[in-house]
Amino acid sequence: MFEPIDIAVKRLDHAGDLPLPCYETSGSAGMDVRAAEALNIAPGNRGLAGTGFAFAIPEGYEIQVRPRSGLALKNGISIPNTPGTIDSDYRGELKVILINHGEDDFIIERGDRIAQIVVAPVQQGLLFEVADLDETQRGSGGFGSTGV
Ligand SMILES: O=c1ccn([C@H]2C[C@H](O)[C@@H](COP(=O)(O)OP(=O)(O)OP(=O)(O)O)O2)c(=O)[nH]1
Ligand SMILES: [Mg+2]
Repeated sequence: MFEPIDIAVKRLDHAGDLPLPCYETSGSAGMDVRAAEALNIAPGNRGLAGTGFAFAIPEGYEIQVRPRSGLALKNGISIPNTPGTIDSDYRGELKVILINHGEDDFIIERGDRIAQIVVAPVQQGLLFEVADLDETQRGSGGFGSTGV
């Protein structure tokens, strides 16, 4: 049974006009997040946009920050570190790094939806060092080793 998890969110910006990030449709994978301040990103440049919110993600989960396809298609806007990783122990403002691959200045107004955040389970690994690894069919083949 599909059960959303509770995530505490703190409003850092007290003007009160920024809506909480939310799912735009009932089946959306990501909640859209908005810029808390205006920003202008020239072609070829990057910018850091605050969202005005901080989260306490439960242990065992992360938030991934992903681009919006509409902005990518219409304006050439992407996220260079996609998916951005928001750690469960991070209590600072969720910020979005944007890159303008388009031909025009990208003008962001406060309240514009700039990215989407996806809540995902995450497993930590426990490393144990060994002298030899088990053999597999692939071995060390990669980077196109199986052909096109
Ligand atoms: O798009 C992003 C990526 C990261 N963060 C915040 C939350 C995350 O938990 C923290 C650290 O991110 P990351 O581990 O990707 O960056 P780092 O360069 O390794 O920094 P640090 O040394 O602080 O871990 O920065 C954001 O707000 N937005
Ligand atoms: Mg890190």
